[in-house]
Amino acid sequence: MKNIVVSGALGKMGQEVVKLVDRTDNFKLVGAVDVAKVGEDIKEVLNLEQASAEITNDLGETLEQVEADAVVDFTTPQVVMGNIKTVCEAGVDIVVGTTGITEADLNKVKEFADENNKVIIAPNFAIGAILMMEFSKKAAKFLDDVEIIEQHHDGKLDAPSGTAIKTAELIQENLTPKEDEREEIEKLEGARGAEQDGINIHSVRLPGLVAHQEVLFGGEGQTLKLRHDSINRRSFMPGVALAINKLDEIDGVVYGLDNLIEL
Ligand SMILES: NC(=O)c1ccc[n+]([C@@H]2O[C@H](COP(=O)([O-])OP(=O)(O)OC[C@H]3O[C@@H](n4cnc5c(N)ncnc54)[C@H](O)[C@@H]3O)[C@@H](O)[C@H]2O)c1
Ligand SMILES: O=C(O)C1=N[C@H](C(=O)O)CCC1
Repeated sequence: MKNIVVSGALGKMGQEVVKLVDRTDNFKLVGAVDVAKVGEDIKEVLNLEQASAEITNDLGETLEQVEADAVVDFTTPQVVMGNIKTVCEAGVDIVVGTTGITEADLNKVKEFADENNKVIIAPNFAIGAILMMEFSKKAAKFLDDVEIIEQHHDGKLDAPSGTAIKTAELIQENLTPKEDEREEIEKLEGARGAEQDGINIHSVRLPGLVAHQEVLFGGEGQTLKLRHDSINRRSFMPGVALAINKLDEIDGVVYGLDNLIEL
């Protein structure tokens, strides 16, 4: 049995994780942390089958009061680093889905996580998205021109998405760098998007969207489009469950679900 605390329990993702824990036999909810509805029972708030826990607003204090094996964090880019530190100091494992974690942040986590801490950080838990990233990495061996277009709901705080950044990092491993001698004129700043590892990323935010990404390769007389769509947030739950179950098998900090499955 894994005793789990959900951090950001009332958010769009947090609610799905609480429901996942509620319906999974070897998971037990022992804490629900958020900044709203403090003192209320998450069972009543989310109309759960079995799981019950008082909503609290201090992750550190909660970990002192309950016997937790793992924390699952889906909060905000502003608070996630503090949460990872708190959880590591409490000697509890953590699965992090919150995005906005930079390479510098990742290095900081590796510094403060000691040999007993187990940390899984994944910018995307949808298995289809992991495959889209892996296929993109493969395609980059053969096609050197590529741009990323990511589309998310209008509530998303960070841009570009964590998935787009991770995709660019993976593609870059196989890409043959090209000299671009053109002097491009950007008449409107940002028209060509942001750049990560020399790859342009375009971010779209609209109501009606959930999480979508296209990786567009171009070659002489041809294009290749690799697209993934999450049309609801349940799409992420098998990946979250997999990560929680894999905590026992890893050492230290793992970045990306691709490192937990055989591709
Ligand atoms: N890795 C993935 O597969 C994946 C999938 C979807 C979303 N995300 C990321 O997860 C994060 C959350 O997304 P969301 O759509 O659920 O956002 P959301 O805004 O719906 O939820 C965030 C929740 O965190 C709570 N919160 C804020 N500060 C807090 C604190 N100090 N302690 C505890 N809770 C706090 C908020 O009250 C809110 O309920 C974002 O960074 C998003 O990019 C990742
Ligand atoms: O809803 C979000 O926010 C999502 N963020 C992830 C990202 O930044 O890559 C991907 C899944 C949805």
